[in-house]
Amino acid sequence: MVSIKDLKFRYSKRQSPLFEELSFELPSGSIVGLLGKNGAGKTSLLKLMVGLLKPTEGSVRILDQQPSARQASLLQEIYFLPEEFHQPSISIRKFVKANAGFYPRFDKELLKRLLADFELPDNKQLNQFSYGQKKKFLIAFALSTKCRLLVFDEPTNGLDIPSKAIFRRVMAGSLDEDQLVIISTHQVRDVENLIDRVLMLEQGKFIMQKDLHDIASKLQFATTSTPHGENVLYHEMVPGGYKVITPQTDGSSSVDIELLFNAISNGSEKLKEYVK
Ligand SMILES: Nc1ncnc2c1ncn2[C@@H]1O[C@H](COP(=O)(O)OP(=O)(O)OP(=O)(O)O)[C@@H](O)[C@H]1O
Repeated sequence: MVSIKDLKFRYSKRQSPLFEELSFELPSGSIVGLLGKNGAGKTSLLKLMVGLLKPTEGSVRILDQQPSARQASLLQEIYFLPEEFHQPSISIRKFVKANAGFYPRFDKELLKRLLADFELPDNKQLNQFSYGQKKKFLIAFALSTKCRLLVFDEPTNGLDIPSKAIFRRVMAGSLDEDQLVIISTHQVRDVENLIDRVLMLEQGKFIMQKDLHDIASKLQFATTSTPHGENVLYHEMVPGGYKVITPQTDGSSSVDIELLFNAISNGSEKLKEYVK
């Protein structure tokens, strides 16, 4: 579905490249979490995938087409929810009437359900919504497009606690096997138990790209009273004890993505062989 080969990208000739020889593939049927520190290149990579930026060298192909060519046949299969957006002063009904036609499989019934799930008022203009309400509307609209590729930049920013839980639920329940969702986020707790593959970007390179079940089969995440022990690969002090990562022994734990992110970005040598 996504195939990126030897991607090189720079914003201007005066700047050094943000990406150089970046190659990866993502199949459909998964929800991918794109993680990285501020400035790592997450938004730029998303924009390259949806065709809002053009590679300097190398190729970006989505469904075997080049997104920067902006062909309608591909754009109808891609929905990008940016971190910052503008909402027009029109009602939901008018917005849907104006935009749903771009997406051949747009599911109005699904939209109705999602708007109810997110408890969005239907009697207001979109520009009168709060930031969180606008975001929830766009998430609901994006899912209803049924696009093959959904790309969300920080989708849970601005969502209240109940809405984050609804977000996880509707994401898990509204997708088809032929869709791929890429979520760039700093709010890793919001996507825990939702994503099935994690990509960690640092200075334009992936420092990890792995399926979560693969990580869970190799590593165990726990809270203990001591950071010591010959098995401990990484530890972090938390109130009341330590969070530790150890090699998997009983197959029981789920992945603590935040702890793993900290461990990898702190360059934990001991972990490297488990996540390469
Ligand atoms: N329009 C632009 N022109 C020049 N440089 C840019 C532009 N947009 C982003 N950059 C630079 O590219 C690098 C990556 O930015 P990007 O927004 O992709 O990172 P990010 O991982 O999404 O960061 P954050 O987590 O803070 O949103 C940064 O050094 C940034 O300054």
